[in-house]
Amino acid sequence: MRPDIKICGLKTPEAVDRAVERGATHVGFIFFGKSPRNIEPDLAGVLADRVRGRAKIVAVTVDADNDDLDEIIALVRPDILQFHGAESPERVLTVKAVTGLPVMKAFSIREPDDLKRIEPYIGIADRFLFDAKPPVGSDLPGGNGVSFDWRVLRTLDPNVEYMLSGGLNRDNIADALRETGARGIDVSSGVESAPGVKDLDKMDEFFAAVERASVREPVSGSAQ
Ligand SMILES: O=C(O)c1ccccc1N[C@@H]1O[C@H](COP(=O)(O)O)[C@@H](O)[C@H]1O
Repeated sequence: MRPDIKICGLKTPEAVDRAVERGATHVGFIFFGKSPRNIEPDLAGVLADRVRGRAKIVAVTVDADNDDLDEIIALVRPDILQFHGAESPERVLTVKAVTGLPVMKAFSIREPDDLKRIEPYIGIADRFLFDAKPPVGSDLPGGNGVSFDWRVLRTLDPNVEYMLSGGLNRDNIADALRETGARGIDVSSGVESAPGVKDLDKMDEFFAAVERASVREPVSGSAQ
């Protein structure tokens, strides 16, 4: 089955349009000043309006305070909040209660024990996002274009809803899907020509690679 596909870090109408034309189910906007993908909420709102209703609008924040979240929500009207910082379960619950929006909580993963950190969020976060640990010295908690060892997810409860992210690209997405069976994938750097610059050809190639991988997927457990 084709996974949900989130293209993250969009900043131009061309990139937003192409992502959705090619079948992105989610488009992500980054609100984090240190990121080359950072976008002002008013521009993100204009871009979101181009595809509203055709793809879920995801606002990515990192330990954002209430004022920043209020501004983003007012101007962007996201469908989902992605929390990519150290937001506590209590913070997730409070934001969900106040805003009425679902929250996808990101975790950085290197080894099986890292998965234990999701436990307090089960039943609170609406979906998880598994990303690699940032390289030493990186200013970014995500968007570093690095992968983790997907075999770590073998121990995960199959009922846990998550998106796989971290260093995905046209060359490794088939292996990633084969190894994890992820029902959602998220890519940023892997469809860029330079940090923060989306490459429409790379985006096309990524979608094509997902299609090929989804067609080849074995029908496990089926008699046919
Ligand atoms: O992309 C960023 O700059 C970013 C900044 C702050 C938090 C999250 C960010 N991006 C998220 O990182 C992952 C993986 O990105 P990549 O494909 O490895 O470049 C993805 O979930 C983005 O949403």
